Amino acid sequence: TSPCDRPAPATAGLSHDKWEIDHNELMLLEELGSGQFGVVRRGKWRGSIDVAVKMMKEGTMSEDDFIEEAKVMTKLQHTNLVQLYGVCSKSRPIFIVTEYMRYGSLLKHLRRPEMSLSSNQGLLLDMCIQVCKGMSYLERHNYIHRDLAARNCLVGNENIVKVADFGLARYVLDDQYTSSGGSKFPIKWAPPEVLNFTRFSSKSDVWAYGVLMWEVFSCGKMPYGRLKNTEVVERVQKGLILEKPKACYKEVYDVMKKCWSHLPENRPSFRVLKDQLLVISQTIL
Ligand SMILES: CS(=O)(=O)c1ccc(C(=O)Nc2cccc(-c3cn4ccnc4c(Nc4ccc(C(=O)N5CCOCC5)cc4)n3)c2)cc1
Repeated sequence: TSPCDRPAPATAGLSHDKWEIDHNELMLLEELGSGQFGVVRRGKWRGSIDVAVKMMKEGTMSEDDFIEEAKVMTKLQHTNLVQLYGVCSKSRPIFIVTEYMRYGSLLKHLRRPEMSLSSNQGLLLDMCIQVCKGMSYLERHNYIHRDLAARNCLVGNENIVKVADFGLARYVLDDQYTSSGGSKFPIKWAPPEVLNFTRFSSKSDVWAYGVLMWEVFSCGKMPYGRLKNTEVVERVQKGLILEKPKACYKEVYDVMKKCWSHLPENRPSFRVLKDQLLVISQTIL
């Protein structure tokens, strides 16, 4: 079917190719925090739609490339992906406007005291399965995240978990973040082929997903504790992997270990992972 007779996407009334948002239709509210690109604020769009607005600090992003890519990103739609509504690119700083997730990052959510008390395996596994569903959708669309981690997932009502900022890492200008030797490079979530050749793929996302599962079942602990990045690189090259978190079923840890197969081709796809995790959640929980 031609794009014109497809029903317009359910992204808050956006028509097919309207990724440009008029910033006069945005009302900026409280600050939510700041990340790689600067400050993020909650906002209201067209008076009623809750949004999160990333305000791109000058010089932090390769803007023209991103604006081009935003047209593709707005078409990626799944219940476990934070929806990109559009961009305000006619003025500077650029705004990136997404759906709003009211409970913030999964990492912060995992670190709440009540989380470790309950450490309810069923809830923890359900959060992992939701992330896996979002990543399986990206895998199906040949879209690589490049920075999957609990800090880049967000929590909404009823323990909904969504993957955020997929593909955004490609537009970061800070080479402390982009080069594998840089201080901000996410070494602890990177497989050998990324550490050695920065060779990203859906299978490098699967490695990162294994580390995210470890974060979830460790209630937000830092992987490899206080080890320095150089020490982690050494261990990963030698095939040393993260140990089983205390509150984690052996079957779940077995899935994590498959995500950390040294060779990317030996790691399961997100589609296979999703089926395996669903079986575990239906049998042992
Ligand atoms: C490296 S990368 O992948 O390119 C990349 C990844 C992430 C980022 C980035 O800016 N992340 C980032 C930073 C801050 C907030 C966001 C951020 C983005 N969002 C998108 C949808 N919803 C949110 C949201 N919601 C929040 C955040 C915090 C709270 C919270 O706990 N509060 C209590 C204290 O008062 C305030 C509310 C509540 C909701 N926060 C995203 C930038 C770049």
